[in-house]
Amino acid sequence: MNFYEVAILKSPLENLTYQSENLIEIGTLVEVTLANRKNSNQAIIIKKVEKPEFKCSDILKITDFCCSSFMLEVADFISKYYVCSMGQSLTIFQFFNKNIEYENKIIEFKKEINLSSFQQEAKDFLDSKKQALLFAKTGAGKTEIYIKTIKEVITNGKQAVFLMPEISLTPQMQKRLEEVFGKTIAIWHSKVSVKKRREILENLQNGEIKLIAGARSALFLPYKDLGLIIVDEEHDDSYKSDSTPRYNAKDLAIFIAKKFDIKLILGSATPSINSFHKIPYFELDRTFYETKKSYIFENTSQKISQNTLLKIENTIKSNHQTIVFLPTRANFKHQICFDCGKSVECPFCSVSMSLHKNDLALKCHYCGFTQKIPEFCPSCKTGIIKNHRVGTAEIEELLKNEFPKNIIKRFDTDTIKNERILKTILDEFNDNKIDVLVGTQMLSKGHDYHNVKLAVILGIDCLLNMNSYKAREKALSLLIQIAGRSGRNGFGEVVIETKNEEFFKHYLEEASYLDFLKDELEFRKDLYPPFVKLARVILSSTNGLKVKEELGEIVKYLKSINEIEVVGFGECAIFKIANKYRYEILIRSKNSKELLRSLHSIKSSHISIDMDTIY
Ligand SMILES: Nc1ncnc2c1ncn2[C@@H]1O[C@H](COP(=O)(O)OP(=O)(O)OP(=O)(O)O)[C@@H](O)[C@H]1O
Ligand SMILES: [Zn+2]
Repeated sequence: MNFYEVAILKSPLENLTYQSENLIEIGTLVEVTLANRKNSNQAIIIKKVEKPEFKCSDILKITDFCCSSFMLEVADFISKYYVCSMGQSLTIFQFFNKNIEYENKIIEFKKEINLSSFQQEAKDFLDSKKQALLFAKTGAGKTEIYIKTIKEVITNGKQAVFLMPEISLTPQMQKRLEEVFGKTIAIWHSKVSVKKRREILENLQNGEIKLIAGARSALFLPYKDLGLIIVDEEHDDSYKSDSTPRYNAKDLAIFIAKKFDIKLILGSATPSINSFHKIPYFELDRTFYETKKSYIFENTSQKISQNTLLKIENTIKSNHQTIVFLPTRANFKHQICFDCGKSVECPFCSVSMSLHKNDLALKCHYCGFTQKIPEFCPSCKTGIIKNHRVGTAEIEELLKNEFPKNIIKRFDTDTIKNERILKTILDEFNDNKIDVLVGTQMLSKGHDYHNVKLAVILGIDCLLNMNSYKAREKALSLLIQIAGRSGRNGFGEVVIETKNEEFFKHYLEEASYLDFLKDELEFRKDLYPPFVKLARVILSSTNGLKVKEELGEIVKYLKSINEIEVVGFGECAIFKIANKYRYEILIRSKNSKELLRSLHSIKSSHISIDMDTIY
């Protein structure tokens, strides 16, 4: 008899030991049943072990699927760093089918890429480094540089993966990639049908597909010989998973690239502070086409100012297109002063506080400090602090009333329900059949439409005033990304409705994003990432009293550990979800080993860990 330690997929359980008459290869996908359960579970063979003291159950079935040693190593890292079971981390992978043979086919490319001398200079830098950051202005032509690099990697017989943060980007990118790579490229994300996925997995394994472009899950496919990972718009928070394991695909890409000696390119016009801090960068500060951009600041208390409406009207008259941006429907409300646009800051953490559930108190979710909503704004002493939120639907309606003869459409997660709708609306926009597109974050990144001459940015103050140490980074980078959609070829205008003109104007016109990154690094020293590690422990249970008690115990335990600091704890911003009461503890440490050790030592079935939390 042989004995194996197996990881149960989708389960938080530690690895368990099972037996089998057969010799089974490490990494093989098998089926087992858990004690007292009827249905079988999928599991992965982790290692062969000695006969244990206790009695083992049989492995029921040995399948033709398996994971590679590469996958096992990455999964092991995920379970240690993001604090979850091996079964949970293996669940994010698509496994190899042992019956499919890989054949290295010669690929013919359909199109030549000619880089400008500036782009070539950037590429030379990327070529000289195994891992590098392409810090390239919007419209600089990152995509062409990526494509040229991918071609070389594929020519050398290897595969490449190209990660994008937003599936709304995929149709246009798919077109651009297919022009060069034909049928050897496939798109991978959650909205791709099951049937299509099966086909892609098969063709990836038999060598027909050389390039996968898609969302973060594309990192976990059965690559035979990965030679290049590209993470486009690397600053984007959607690379962080919001369910267990709460990995960040960008950080994992860095880990994988270093560990397995794979080429990595991170790209962004607004790189994250973290990547900027740790990866060598090249700044490409020139757009491919001649462009000129002007910024107009509007300080208004209306939903949209008269001047802005006039700008839109003029843009329509000149046969050009407008995009109007609003931040995603926030999941907590923002409190700002209606006169000066400032929010109420926590006296201890220099971040804005958010509204607490009973609507009367403001709370800092870093340290838990709570206060009544002040009657007058603490900054200007006269303004009133109010809830501020307008949605895309409201603005769409307002614009339809204002411009009844023109075509106004909405572009957010409510309207873009599937890939077909996504494609239709982007095609219409590309064919000039839409005059104004009103959207959320989905609209901000990567889209390349040359007829857009006006970008209108509303509600950016909500982001700037978010209860997060990343608020400034998020607001400024988003603004630059949206501004980057206007005037990609020729002249473009950007209207920013804000009460914080000084901040935005400084970094847009007088200084640069590079200056911002340097300033921000200074601000974060000793307090926030990348100088400390920040983790969130989330407790949730239907038994509210019990989980609150547990919270107290865990906080006490964590506070007793020397090298870590409990920054704050309390109810989550959204306290109750699906009948579960939720609490969180925020901890930080300069010593990541110690932080991880303490996180692993908390034993509770109610917790999930959010390492490197983005909140
Ligand atoms: N070498 C090139 N040859 C032909 N066209 C190019 C070249 N480089 C860039 N372009 C064109 O310039 C425009 C901008 O390029 P691209 O979309 O790659 O910019 P980007 O750097 O990805 O911008 P963003 O950060 O805004 O997404 C596109 O229309 C692209 O086709
Ligand atoms: Zn605080």
